[in-house]
Amino acid sequence: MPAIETTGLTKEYGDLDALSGLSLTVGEGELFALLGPNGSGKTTTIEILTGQRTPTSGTATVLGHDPVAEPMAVRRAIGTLPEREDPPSFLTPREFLEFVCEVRALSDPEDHVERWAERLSFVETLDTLSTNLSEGQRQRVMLAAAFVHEPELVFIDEPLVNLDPIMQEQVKRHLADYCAAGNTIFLSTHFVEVAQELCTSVGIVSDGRLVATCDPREFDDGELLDVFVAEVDAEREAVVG
Ligand SMILES: Nc1ncnc2c1ncn2[C@@H]1O[C@H](COP(=O)(O)OP(=O)(O)OP(=O)(O)O)[C@@H](O)[C@H]1O
Repeated sequence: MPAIETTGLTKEYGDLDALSGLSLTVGEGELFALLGPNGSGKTTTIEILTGQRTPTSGTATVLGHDPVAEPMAVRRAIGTLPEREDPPSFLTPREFLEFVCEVRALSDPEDHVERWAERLSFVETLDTLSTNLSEGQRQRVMLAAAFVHEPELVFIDEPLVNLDPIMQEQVKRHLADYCAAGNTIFLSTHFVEVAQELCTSVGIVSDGRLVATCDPREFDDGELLDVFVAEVDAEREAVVG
């Protein structure tokens, strides 16, 4: 069974078609990137798959659950890191992550928090009020919150945006190791080099349609960018023409 399967997903926001019949399959153990330009429907797709938003039509299955009919089952089974989300400013990372552990019904929250703070290099800021953390430091805490219960599927919207190059490398390694252990990651990005370097499978989305899928490991450096630009241009010409 694939980790994720969608068929003909559409989403209308008033007159705007954010998704126009998106069908995709993500196999277990894949590090999958939904790669698309700004406004192509990546966040909308993640919000539907994580049970936060209802599609206008079409179907989806996430770890065997329907995110429309069983949103709680999906949210319990997965981890998710939305774009631009911070820990509460008035809590420390330790307090926030212990709270997340409680929501996830984990025993020994202190151990989980210490382990993830070590893995993502924020032990020294565990007891700093989040309002006093930098953007990149807050993002590491949010990454820990998405992974702390070690779910078999994690969604991440733009995973590397606020991280410095050293931290980016560390997070890339973490994501690759997490999938190598048999888990699945679905990330969205408009950075072609992230998809090319990191992922085992890429879906290119343009104007709410999946226009190509590929294994980026089959491409030389820079080739995925050429494919991306060609596919997005072709789709836009088809819509205009
Ligand atoms: N809540 C909303 N109400 C109305 N329109 C929306 C809403 N959310 C998204 N949209 C519109 O739907 C389209 C797709 O947006 P979405 O955020 O899914 O794209 P995206 O690929 O994630 O973009 P980005 O890379 O810029 O984050 C855009 O035109 C956006 O303006």
